[in-house]
Amino acid sequence: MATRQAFTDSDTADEAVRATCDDASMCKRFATSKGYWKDPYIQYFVRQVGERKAPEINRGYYARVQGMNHLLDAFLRKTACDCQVINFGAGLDTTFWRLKDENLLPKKYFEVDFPMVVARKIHNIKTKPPLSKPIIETHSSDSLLIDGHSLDSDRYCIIGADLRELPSLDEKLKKFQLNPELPTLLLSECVLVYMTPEQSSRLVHWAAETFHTAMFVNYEQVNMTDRFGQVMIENLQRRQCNLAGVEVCCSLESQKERFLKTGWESANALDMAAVYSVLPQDDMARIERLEFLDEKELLQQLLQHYSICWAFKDKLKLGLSQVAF
Ligand SMILES: C[S@@+](CC[C@H](N)C(=O)[O-])C[C@H]1O[C@@H](n2cnc3c(N)ncnc32)[C@H](O)[C@@H]1O
Repeated sequence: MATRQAFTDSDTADEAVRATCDDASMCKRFATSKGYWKDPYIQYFVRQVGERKAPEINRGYYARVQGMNHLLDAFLRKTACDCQVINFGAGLDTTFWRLKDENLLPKKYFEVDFPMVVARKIHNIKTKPPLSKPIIETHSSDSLLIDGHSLDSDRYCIIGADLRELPSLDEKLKKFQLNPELPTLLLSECVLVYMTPEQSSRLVHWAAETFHTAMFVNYEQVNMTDRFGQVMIENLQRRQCNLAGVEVCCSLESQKERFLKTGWESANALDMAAVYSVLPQDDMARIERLEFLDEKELLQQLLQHYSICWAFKDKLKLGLSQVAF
C-alpha cells in the first residue's frame, strides 16, 4: 500500500513538472506574438496565442531567451560549429530550427525530455511540414529513425529519458552517436530546479566526466530565500509542482558551487537584472517601446530572482573563458 502511494505521488509530481513545458512555451508564444523576438516555429507547437501575459513577464522571457541565445551562439562561433549541443529538459523548444535558418547548426543538436513530452513534440514534427522539412533537408539518407519516444537524424536527435536516471541517459545518448571527444554545450533552461540538489549535481558531474571540453549553461531561479521567492514556491506548490532543487537557488554562489564541486574548471553567474542591463541596447530600446510598463519595480524584482550560470572546462584550449556577456 505504502509503495503504491509513493508511486502515485511521484507520478503526480512528474506530471506537474512535465506541464511546466506548456507554461514556458505559451509565454514564449505570447511574447513573440507581441514582437519581442521572432520565432516562426513556435506556432506549430502552441497553436493559440493564448491569454495575455503582463509586460514584465514578456520582458523577463525576452531576457531569458536572448541571454541563453547569446551564450549558445558565442559557443557555436568559438567552435566554428564543430561541436555538439545537448538541451536537457528542452520541452517544446525551437532552437534547432533557428540555428538551421541562421546557418549555425552544430554537428549534432540533441534534446532530452520525459518520454511523454518527447512523444508530443515528435507528433507535432511528423504532422507539420515546416518542422519536418528542415530535419529532412539536413539528413543524408532516406530513412529517418522516428518512433514514439525518439527521433534521430544526422543533425537533430530527440530522446525520451529521465535526467535523474544517468546510466540509461548515457546509454541512449551514446546509442545516438553522442561523441565525447567533440566540444559540447549543455543547456538547461528552468529544468534543474525540478530535481533534488543530489540529482542535478549527479547530472552536472556526469557532464564534467564525459566531456573534456565543454560548457554548461543553466538558467533558473536565484535569491529564493526572500519573501518574493517564498511566494513563487507557494504558487507552484499550489499546482502540485515542487521545486525540489530550490536549495541550490539561494544565491549566485550556490549556483556556481554546484559546478565547482563536480569537476568544472570555472563557473560564472549573473542574475537576470545584470543580464538585462548588458543585452544589446538598440534591441532593448525597441522592446521597451512595445508595451507600456507600469510595474518597473516588479520587473526588477522578477529579474533579480532568475539567473544564468555558465561553467566550462577547456582541455582543447578553445578560449571558452571568453564566452561571456
Ligand atoms: C519549465 S520547462 C522548460 C522547457 C524548456 N527548457 C524551455 O525553457 O522552454 C521544464 C522542462 O524540463 C523537463 N524535465 C524536468 N525534469 C526532468 C527530468 N527529470 N527528466 C526529463 N525532463 C525533465 C520537463 O518535462 C519540461 O519539459
